[in-house]
Amino acid sequence: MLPLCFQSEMLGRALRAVSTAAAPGAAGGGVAARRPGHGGHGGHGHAQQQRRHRSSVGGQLLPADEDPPKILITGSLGQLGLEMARFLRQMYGQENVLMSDIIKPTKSAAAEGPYIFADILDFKGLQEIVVSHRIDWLIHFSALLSAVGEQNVPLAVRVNIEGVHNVIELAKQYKLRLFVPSTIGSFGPDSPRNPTPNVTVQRPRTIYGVSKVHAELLGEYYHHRFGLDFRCLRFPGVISSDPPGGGTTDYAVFMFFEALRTGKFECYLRPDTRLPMMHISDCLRSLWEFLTAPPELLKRRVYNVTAMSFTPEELAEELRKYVPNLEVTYRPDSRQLIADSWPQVFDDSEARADWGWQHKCSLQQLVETMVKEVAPQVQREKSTKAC
Ligand SMILES: NC(=O)C1=CN([C@@H]2O[C@H](COP(=O)(O)OP(=O)(O)OC[C@H]3O[C@@H](n4cnc5c(N)ncnc54)[C@H](O)[C@@H]3O)[C@@H](O)[C@H]2O)C=CC1
Ligand SMILES: CC(=O)[C@H](N)C(=O)O
Repeated sequence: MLPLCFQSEMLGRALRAVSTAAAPGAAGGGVAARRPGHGGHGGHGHAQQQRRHRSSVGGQLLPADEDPPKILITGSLGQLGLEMARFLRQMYGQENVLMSDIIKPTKSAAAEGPYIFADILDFKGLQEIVVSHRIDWLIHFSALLSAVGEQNVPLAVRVNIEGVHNVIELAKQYKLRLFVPSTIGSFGPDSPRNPTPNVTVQRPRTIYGVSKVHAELLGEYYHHRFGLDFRCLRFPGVISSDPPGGGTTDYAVFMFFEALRTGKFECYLRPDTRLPMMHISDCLRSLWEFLTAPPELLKRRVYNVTAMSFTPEELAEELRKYVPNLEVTYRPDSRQLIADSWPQVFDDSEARADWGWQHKCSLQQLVETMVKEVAPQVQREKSTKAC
């Protein structure tokens, strides 16, 4: 679940969206919901659009006469997908956000709104979904992350590379707006690590990174060659109280659970391994603000975004404010090699300058929020065991 402060912020935004859209003559922002790829800002000058965009801190609201977009999320039962669906359902309505994955949803996830089986490797199946559900926007989350990708390279090639071929071709055929996340993992040991700028050398050493560079380049190519409305953010490690899917940055989630369960945590990275990170609330908001940003503001189709950088040692120190006796030991494994090739500090100044990206959650707030969310989960586990 998202923190309460964030839920009420989203609710407030959704209500503002409704009231702006309902106001007679309201100057709603231009989500080209039914015609992705079109700006939807006819008659307004660039500077005026920019001012309006900035004053709404990114995300654009729907004008009264536009239907909400129909959105398909692939791989939506992973760490980011269900929270993204909740976020977008608050904005655009439960029925307009279709979750999909190849795994069976829990009863509670299925109860939250429409869910459908979709294998990213089945192009015809995807075509059928897009046509029958009249999809406008596609958010493509299916992937094998950095650590699990190294455990099964052939599968990672299929899901991360063939899967991207399928969604890009699908988006071209049906003129969908397409969001594909990339990652700090798209950089490698030859890239500058502190800071890592938006455009620099990218020679990643994991199949995950290679597949993400491939997605970035293919998406940019389809944008320039065919006008595809391709949008891609490179995320840092995302921290939430949902289980992560097998990445290198996952330690930062595990530390909260183990600290609150046992007061002890064995970390698979060295104490001084600095990596860029962000709370899921910032991740979801960046995605939405970028997805709805007027195309005129986008000088490129792939942007770095981040909120902070920290080491395991620094995270543990902050967490000791809540778990004073927390003991962290360090036993680096193969994930250390991956982390050592990734950015330490991510330069997202281009996203901040072009479409107004601003993070809100600091390390202190992230730790406070995570403790508030994880503590009741751990408490429930303990009482279930006691029964
Ligand atoms: N979580 C993070 O820290 C970051 C995530 N990202 C990107 O965001 C996206 C979502 O990440 P997470 O939710 O963390 O990943 P996750 O590993 O938690 O979820 C991925 C989902 O893809 C699904 N999937 C696997 N094979 C599939 C197939 N053949 N067809 C359809 N779905 C399939 C899985 O069942 C799973 O639910 C990924 O593309 C990832 O690269 C980028 C940077 C950071
Ligand atoms: C940063 C990512 O892309 C992901 N969390 C991973 O560690 O693989």
